[in-house]
Amino acid sequence: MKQIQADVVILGGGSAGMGAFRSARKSTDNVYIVEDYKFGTTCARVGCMPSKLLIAAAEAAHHPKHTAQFGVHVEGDIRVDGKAVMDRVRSERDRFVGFVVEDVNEWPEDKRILGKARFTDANTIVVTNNEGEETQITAKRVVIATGSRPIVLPQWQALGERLIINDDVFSWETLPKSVAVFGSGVIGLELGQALARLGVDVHVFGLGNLIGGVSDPKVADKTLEIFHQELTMHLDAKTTVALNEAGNVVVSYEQGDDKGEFEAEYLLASIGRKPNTDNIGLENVAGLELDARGVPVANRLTMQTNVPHIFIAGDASNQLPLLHEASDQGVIAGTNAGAFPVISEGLRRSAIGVVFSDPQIMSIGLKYAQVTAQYAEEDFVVGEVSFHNQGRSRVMGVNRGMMRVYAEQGTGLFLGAEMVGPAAEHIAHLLAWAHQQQMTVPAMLDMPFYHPVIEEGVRTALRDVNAKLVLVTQEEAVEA
Ligand SMILES: Cc1cc2nc3c(=O)[nH]c(=O)nc-3n(C[C@H](O)[C@H](O)[C@H](O)COP(=O)(O)OP(=O)(O)OC[C@H]3O[C@@H](n4cnc5c(N)ncnc54)[C@H](O)[C@@H]3O)c2cc1C
Ligand SMILES: NC(=O)c1ccc[n+]([C@@H]2O[C@H](COP(=O)([O-])OP(=O)(O)OC[C@H]3O[C@@H](n4cnc5c(N)ncnc54)[C@H](O)[C@@H]3O)[C@@H](O)[C@H]2O)c1
Repeated sequence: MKQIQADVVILGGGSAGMGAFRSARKSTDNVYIVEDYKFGTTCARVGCMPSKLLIAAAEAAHHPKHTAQFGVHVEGDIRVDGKAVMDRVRSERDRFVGFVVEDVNEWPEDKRILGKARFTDANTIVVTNNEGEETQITAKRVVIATGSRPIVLPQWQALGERLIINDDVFSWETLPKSVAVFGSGVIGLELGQALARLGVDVHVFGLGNLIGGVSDPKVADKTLEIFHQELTMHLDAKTTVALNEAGNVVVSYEQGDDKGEFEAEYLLASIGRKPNTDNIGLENVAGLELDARGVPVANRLTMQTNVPHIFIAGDASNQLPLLHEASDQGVIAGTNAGAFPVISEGLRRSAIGVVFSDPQIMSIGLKYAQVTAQYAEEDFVVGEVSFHNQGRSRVMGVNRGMMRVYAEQGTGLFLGAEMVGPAAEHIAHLLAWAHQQQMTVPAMLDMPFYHPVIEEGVRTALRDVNAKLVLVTQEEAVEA
C-alpha cells in the first residue's frame, strides 16, 4: 500500500474542500485533497448552476403565455424543444464545471488523490481508488468536507432506474413526459415548477403541508395558496409507489377527497439530503462527539470538532447546507487545520436562503420558528406587507406574495424575515446586510427608499413592525 505523511488532508473536493485546501496551503505545502468521484463540485455539476439553467428555460417558456394582462398577445404555440433545453443546460453547466476543474488542475498533481477516503484511526486515512488500489495517508490534521447525498426511502429502491435524483435530471438528453416529485422543499419546488413550466406532467408529493422551507405560518399559507394555483401538489397525502407493466412509476395517493393514481416516467427523490459522514469510518475515531444524525459536532466559528486536529466543513457539517456557507466553512476549517495548534475564529455571516421558484421564497436572519423558540411572545413583534397592492409589483404584474419581518421588543433590533414574492433574491440581500450590521428597525427606516420600487414594500413591513415597538433606552432597561 502506498504511504503518505501529510500535515493536512482534506476529505472531499467540493466547494468546502477546495476552500479548505487553498486555505491550509497558506500555512504548509504538505496538504493533500482526496476526491471520491470527480472534481468540479456539486454546486456547478448537479446543484446550484444546472438547476438555475433549467429554471431560466422554464421562465422563458412561461412568460410569453402571461402577457395578456398588459394587452400584449403572443399568438401561436409556444414550442419547447426538450433536447435543445437540455443541450443548453448541460453545455452551460459544463462550462461552469470547466472553470472549477481548471482551478483544480493548477494544484500540484501529487497532492490530488482520487478515491474513497475512510478513517482507520484518528490520524490515518485509507483511500481506495476505482481499481481497488489503496493509499494510506497518515495526517497530523484532517478536514472532513464530504458533502451530502439525497435521502432515498428504502421502498423506492424497487423502482430501479425509474428512481432518480437531481444528478440524473442534469444528464437527461431531453425532457421526459412525466415526473412524480417527492418533497416540496427547495429542490422539489425549484425543479418541480421548472419541469411543469417546460410541459412535463408533474405531481408534487409532500409531508405535513410544508413548502419551500417556510416556517412562518402566515407566509406558508400564502405560499401554499400561490403554488396550488399552478402546480398539482398533494402535500400531506398517504402514498404508495410501484412499477406498472409498462415499467412506469405509479403513485397511489390519498388525502381526504383528493385520491387517485399518477403514472410517471420517473420518481424524483427530493425529500432532503443526508451528510456523508455515515460512510467514512468515523466509528474508528475514538471519542469523536456526534449529533443525533451521526454528524461530528463542531464549533461554528472554528469548525473544530472535539477531537482537536479534526475539522469539518460544508454540507457534511449539517450546519447550513448552502454554497456560500460551504465556502466560508471550508476557508475557516482549512485555515485552522493549516495553522494548528493556532486556532482562530472565522467570519460567519447572517443567514440567508433563497428558493428560485416563481415567485421566489426567501428567509434571512432568524426564521419565525427560530424567533418563537428564542423569544417569549411579549419579547418580539411582527410586521407584514402583502404584495397584492404594492405599487411597483402591480405595475409589473408580479403582485403575489407577502413578507413578515421580526424585531426585538424594547431595542427594536431587526431579527429576521420570511417572504414569498417578487424580487425576493434581492430583498433578501438588502435585509441580510441590515441584519448583519445589527440594525434596528428605526435605523432601517432612516435609509433611502426610491419610488416606485418593490423595496417600498419592505418599508411598509418595517413601518408596521415599528408601530408595534415600545422602545426603551439603555438606562430605562437597566432600571427595569
Ligand atoms: C439541486 C441542488 C441545487 C442547489 N442549489 C443551490 C443554490 O441555488 N444555492 C446554494 O447556496 N446552494 C444550493 N445547493 C446546495 C449546494 O450545492 C451545497 O450546499 C454545496 O455544493 C455543498 O458543498 P460541499 O463542498 O459541502 O459538498 P460537495 O460539493 O458535494 O463536495 C463533497 C465532495 O466530497 C466527495 N466525497 C464524498 N465522500 C467522499 C469520500 N469518502 N472520500 C473522498 N471524497 C468524498 C464527493 O464526491 C464530493 O465531490 C443546491 C444543491 C442541490 C443538490
Ligand atoms: N436555492 C437554494 O439555495 C437551494 C436549492 C436546492 C437545494 N438547496 C439545498 O439542498 C438542501 C436539500 O434540498 P431538499 O429540497 O432535498 O430538502 P428540503 O429539506 O428543503 O425539503 C425536503 C422536503 O421533503 C419533505 N418530505 C420529507 N419526507 C418526505 C416524504 N417521505 N414524502 C414526501 N415529502 C417528504 C419535507 O417535508 C420537506 O418539505 C436544501 O436544504 C438546501 O440547503 C438549496
